[in-house]
Amino acid sequence: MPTVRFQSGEMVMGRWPGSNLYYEVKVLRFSPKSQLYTVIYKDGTELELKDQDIKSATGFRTRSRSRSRSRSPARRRSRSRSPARITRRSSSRTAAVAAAAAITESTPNSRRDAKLKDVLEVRLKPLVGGPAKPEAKVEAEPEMSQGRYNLRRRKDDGDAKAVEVKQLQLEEEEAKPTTVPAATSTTPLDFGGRIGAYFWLLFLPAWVLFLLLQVTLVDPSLANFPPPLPPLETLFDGQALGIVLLWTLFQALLYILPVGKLSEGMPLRTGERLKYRTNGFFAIVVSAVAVAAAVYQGVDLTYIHSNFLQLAVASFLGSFLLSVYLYVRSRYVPPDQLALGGNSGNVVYDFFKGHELNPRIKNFDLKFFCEMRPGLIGWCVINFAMALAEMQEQHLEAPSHAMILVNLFQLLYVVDGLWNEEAILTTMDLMHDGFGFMLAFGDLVWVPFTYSLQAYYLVTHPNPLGLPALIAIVAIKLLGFYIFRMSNSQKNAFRRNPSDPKLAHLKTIPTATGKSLLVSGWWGVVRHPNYLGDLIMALAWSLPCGFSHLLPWYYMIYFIILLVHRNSRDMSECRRKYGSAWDEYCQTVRYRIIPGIY
Ligand SMILES: NC(=O)C1=CN([C@@H]2O[C@H](COP(=O)(O)OP(=O)(O)OC[C@H]3O[C@@H](n4cnc5c(N)ncnc54)[C@H](OP(=O)(O)O)[C@@H]3O)[C@@H](O)[C@H]2O)C=CC1
Ligand SMILES: CC(C)=CCC[C@@H](C)[C@H]1CC=C2C3=C(CC[C@@]21C)[C@@]1(C)CC[C@H](O)C(C)(C)[C@@H]1CC3
Repeated sequence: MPTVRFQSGEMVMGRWPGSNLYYEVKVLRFSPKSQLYTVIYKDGTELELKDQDIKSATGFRTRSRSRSRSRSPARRRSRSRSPARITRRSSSRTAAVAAAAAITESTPNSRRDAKLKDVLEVRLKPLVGGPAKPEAKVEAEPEMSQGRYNLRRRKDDGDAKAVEVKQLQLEEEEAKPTTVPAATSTTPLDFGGRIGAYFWLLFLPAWVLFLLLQVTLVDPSLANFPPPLPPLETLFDGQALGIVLLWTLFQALLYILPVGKLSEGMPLRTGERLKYRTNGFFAIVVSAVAVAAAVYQGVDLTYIHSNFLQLAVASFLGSFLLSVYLYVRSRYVPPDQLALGGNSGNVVYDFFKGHELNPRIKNFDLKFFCEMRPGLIGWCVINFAMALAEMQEQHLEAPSHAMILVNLFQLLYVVDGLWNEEAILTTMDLMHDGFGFMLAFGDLVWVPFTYSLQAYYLVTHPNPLGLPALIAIVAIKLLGFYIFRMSNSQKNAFRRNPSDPKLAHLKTIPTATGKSLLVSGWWGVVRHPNYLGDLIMALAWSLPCGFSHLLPWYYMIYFIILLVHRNSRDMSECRRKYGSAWDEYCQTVRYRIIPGIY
């Protein structure tokens, strides 16, 4: 068993991929399974390095400024090439090799050629769910190992953050194992940190309760705070709990049926790719048939409307128990199966944020299942039940136009998500986030019971729509859907096969992780075109409910907050992963979600 020479938090010298240059890096962690150290460079790039590519800082001697200046390779700036230059995509060369080569091309002459020329093996694997890259074997050009080196990009590369790198000389002495600093979490905490986690844990369920109590009122308003609380014992109902359990089991059964494609997820830190049964479309079709058969058999679906609160409470209990299970099991899994966040050491924060990346019971992926099945399909069933309840309440022979629009729009959203289920495997939740209370509650309670509020609202708040309004709302929905689908599919196709001939016209930025960033097409318009499309669709979901109350606009308001926060979370994550390449992308694509505005 090899010894772990370097500890988390230790400052060491890490070899830059494809060169003999050593830079000061901080050790983030060591994976016993892959035997790789995750280190962070000063420009924010994180890489996994082998033990032999790391030297103890004591193995280096810093040359004095006066001695090294005259020979400083940093002065030969015309030669240095940023790994983050925008390129047209080349199918023959991997981005990883291109990025590495870009750096090694910088210094063709060296006095120590013979001594230092070697074959360098560096695993250019993304830290969090990047594409599978075989070990990139880069023949390193001889490199100056003394003098002043700089990873600063050329002037023409814009004003991204410059990175000063120490002038260093490698001493041919064996690095000694160093003392062990306490292993601490290096990932910044989201959601207001530990205090924030307490707050969200209490606030989110309370907010759902607030919304569900409001929507039953004739005049729902924020001014009705606190809303009239029903007696606590009426909130829990055994039958509602049974229905929620049966529904979840039914969806689980459909999920495990050997029907549909087995799709591969993005590569994990270990290089492994998990398989997912992507039969979501099949699941919603069977569910629709089952619900239709139940209605035909006389099952009264308006039960959902009249017992909405009880069903939500039952789902909350389920999501809470699931989160407890997830937290407990996350304490026993190997470190390389954990997400980067959620390891604060604080029980409440870790419980809330989630720690294990892909909790599975055999092949049953809990995160994927919860995100795509019971809540999402349940949301459509709830909407349908609201349409029936509206007909009953308002003595209609058919649902109102507004109700039909809300039902169809949201059904299209869900069906599209399930039809393109594979695309979820390249989203933030699946690739980066641990599975804990936030997602479990979000998937099983928040989505079905708050995303259906527009339909619920329309049951008792009719809003007749004229033809022009109908046409305008449909046009808005279609525009949003087009942007949403096209941009999500473009990114998904690119992440799955960067050499896809259909994407050959797009410009990309290579990054040191081996992945590239799209910088033209949809992803060249704004940094999150998919969020823009989603927001336009959200507008179309609220418009049918009119402007009499704020409640049906709640989704739109919440969604703006969610996506702005998600965008900033994603930006810091990408900055961490891609370093200066990300800055380059942000320089080129200036707006985050709305072109020219934000
Ligand atoms: N209805 C709802 O409640 C919600 C809906 N959504 C929707 O879900 C979808 C997925 O959203 P989400 O997971 O947040 O984010 P994205 O699908 O946008 O994924 C972000 C990731 O995409 C990759 N990426 C970013 N920029 C580029 C680029 N220029 N070129 C190539 N890859 C890039 C990065 O991952 P990497 O480089 O590692 O591949 C980044 O981490 C969206 O359409 C969103 O609107 C999201 C949240 C809630
Ligand atoms: C306030 C709170 C508890 C937030 C948790 C966030 C979750 C509700 C959302 C995080 C990402 C989501 C996605 C969808 C639903 C909402 C959650 C779970 C999604 C499945 C909806 C359907 C889309 O087509 C989608 C597949 C793109 C989407 C993926 C992200």
